Amino acid sequence: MSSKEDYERYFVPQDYVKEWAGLDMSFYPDALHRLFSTGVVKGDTYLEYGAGPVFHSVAAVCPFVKEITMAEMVPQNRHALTRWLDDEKDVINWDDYICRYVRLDAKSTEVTEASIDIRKTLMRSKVKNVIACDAILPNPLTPIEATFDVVGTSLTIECALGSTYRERIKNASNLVKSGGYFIQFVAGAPATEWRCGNTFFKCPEVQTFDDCLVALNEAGFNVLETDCLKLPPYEDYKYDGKEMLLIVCRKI
Ligand SMILES: C[S@@+](CC[C@H](N)C(=O)[O-])C[C@H]1O[C@@H](n2cnc3c(N)ncnc32)[C@H](O)[C@@H]1O
Repeated sequence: MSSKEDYERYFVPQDYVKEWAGLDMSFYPDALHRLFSTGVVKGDTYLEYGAGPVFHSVAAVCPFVKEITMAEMVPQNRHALTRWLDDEKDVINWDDYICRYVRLDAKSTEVTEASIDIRKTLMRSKVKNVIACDAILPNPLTPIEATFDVVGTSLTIECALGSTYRERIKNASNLVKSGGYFIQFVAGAPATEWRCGNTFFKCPEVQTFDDCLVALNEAGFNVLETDCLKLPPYEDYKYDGKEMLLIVCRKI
């Protein structure tokens, strides 16, 4: 399973969030929050590229940028995103993450319901667009032409089937303004598959840290910093990787 059709048919947003977007997976949004709040990364426009049905990165970055675009291939994920933005009933709940970043920004352990509501309003006002994307296209946002000051992407480029990892990194580079930033959280070797509900999705190509660095270099990025999340073996066998990598780059 890894084609566009497989994702459209078998990717269930609620299952994914339950299994993969709890606070125990805060490494990527925490990194975004640290990078923006310390000024390592800055910009007015932010793209969450391959957002899935997930809002943790938006909760983290929204105070630091003017406009956010969320791009996602799968229609049911875009639907979950727009339903949350429209404040509809029975949507996926992001309060734990919102609380986490409100607390960090306020430098206080006290978080009131009012401050959570203020953050939700901010998130909703900063997200200007939820659009489709396909990582195998030279312009992944086709037919929209756009570049961004900062592009963040988590566990997406390595999941796409249909071209090489290096080509997909070049495609992603086309979305970043010259002098802009690219922050990638990526499944490292030897990951080959991960589970969502009862379905196993493949990572079509396994890449080591060095493979990632070569691809980023070739695509015109300077690497600013890297980090690594070591994972325990999952007893329920939901993922066969041992680590996830964070790579922060600036486009030349
Ligand atoms: C593991 S989920 C990651 C979701 C989210 N970014 C996160 O970190 O939780 C994999 C994502 O890859 C996306 N994906 C798979 N093939 C793709 C492709 N060809 N182009 C763009 N996105 C793709 C799926 O739609 C899905 O959102």
